[in-house]
Amino acid sequence: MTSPILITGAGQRIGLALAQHYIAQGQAVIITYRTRHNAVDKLEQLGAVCIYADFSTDDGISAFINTLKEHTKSLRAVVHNASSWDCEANNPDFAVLFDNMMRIHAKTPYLINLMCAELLINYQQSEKVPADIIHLTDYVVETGSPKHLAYAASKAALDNLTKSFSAKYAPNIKVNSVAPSLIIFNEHDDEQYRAKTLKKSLMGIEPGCQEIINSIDLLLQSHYITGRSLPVDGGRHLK
Ligand SMILES: NC(=O)C1=CN([C@@H]2O[C@H](COP(=O)(O)OP(=O)(O)OC[C@H]3O[C@@H](n4cnc5c(N)ncnc54)[C@H](OP(=O)(O)O)[C@@H]3O)[C@@H](O)[C@H]2O)C=CC1
Ligand SMILES: Nc1nc2c(c(=O)[nH]1)N=C([C@H](O)[C@@H](O)CO)CN2
Repeated sequence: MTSPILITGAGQRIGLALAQHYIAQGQAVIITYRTRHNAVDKLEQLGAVCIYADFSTDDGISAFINTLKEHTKSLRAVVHNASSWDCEANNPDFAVLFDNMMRIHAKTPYLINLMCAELLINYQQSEKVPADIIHLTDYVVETGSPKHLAYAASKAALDNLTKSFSAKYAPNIKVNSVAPSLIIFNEHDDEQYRAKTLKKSLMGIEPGCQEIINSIDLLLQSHYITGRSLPVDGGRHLK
């Protein structure tokens, strides 16, 4: 098997679209899932290696890393996509929320990047081009978020890890962030929220997963971009 791309949290939405895109290109793919959505069965039928992973505990992170290493000795790229968009209004225990946000958005990528670097370096030494780590962060890294304080802080921590890991792993591995604002709504989003959110960017659209696919393809095709954050936000910063 050629060196696979690992995509975390790819049982639905953006991660699923990424997995489907790379499988369609003939690229080997390993995904993690927590909930066994029907889409995971379909990815497996298409040849993806689908590994159960619950990153809500340190043991769950370690168990995944050990299982990953049983499946492959090299990785073309790691896309840290798994995420929980949780907020203070839904969590009276702020300490638990903060720990959960930091664990999924910062600790999980941190540990996987440190414990799996050898797999990425094996790809680089074999192909003589850099491997890639890509962090899915968020536009709110720039601004903070009064309704998602712990979420925004944890994504800012992930953004900072991009800088640190790019310096640590260059030139063998490039490390970049993709920082989206609205890409796709959630099914439960009502019309009022959708209308309000669309007005937050200059482009005023729900762009869909292809925007993230295009951004990640750009970073994977580059041999030079590293330590950077690619904003995919429809000009929200100028509204
Ligand atoms: N959608 C958007 O408009 C935007 C997305 N982003 C970022 O882009 C990325 C993809 O977004 P989107 O597709 O909406 O993501 P989702 O909210 O759909 O979450 C992606 C996956 O993460 C998994 N996950 C959550 N918590 C854990 C955990 N503790 N252990 C293992 N897996 C977990 C979920 O698993 P399960 O299926 O079991 O719930 C889910 O399938 C995220 O990093 C997000 O923050 C940023 C800005 C806007
Ligand atoms: N894990 C997730 N993170 C985020 C989501 C999401 O659905 N899952 N959605 C957003 C919003 O689209 C926001 O960017 C615009 O209101 C942010 N992060």
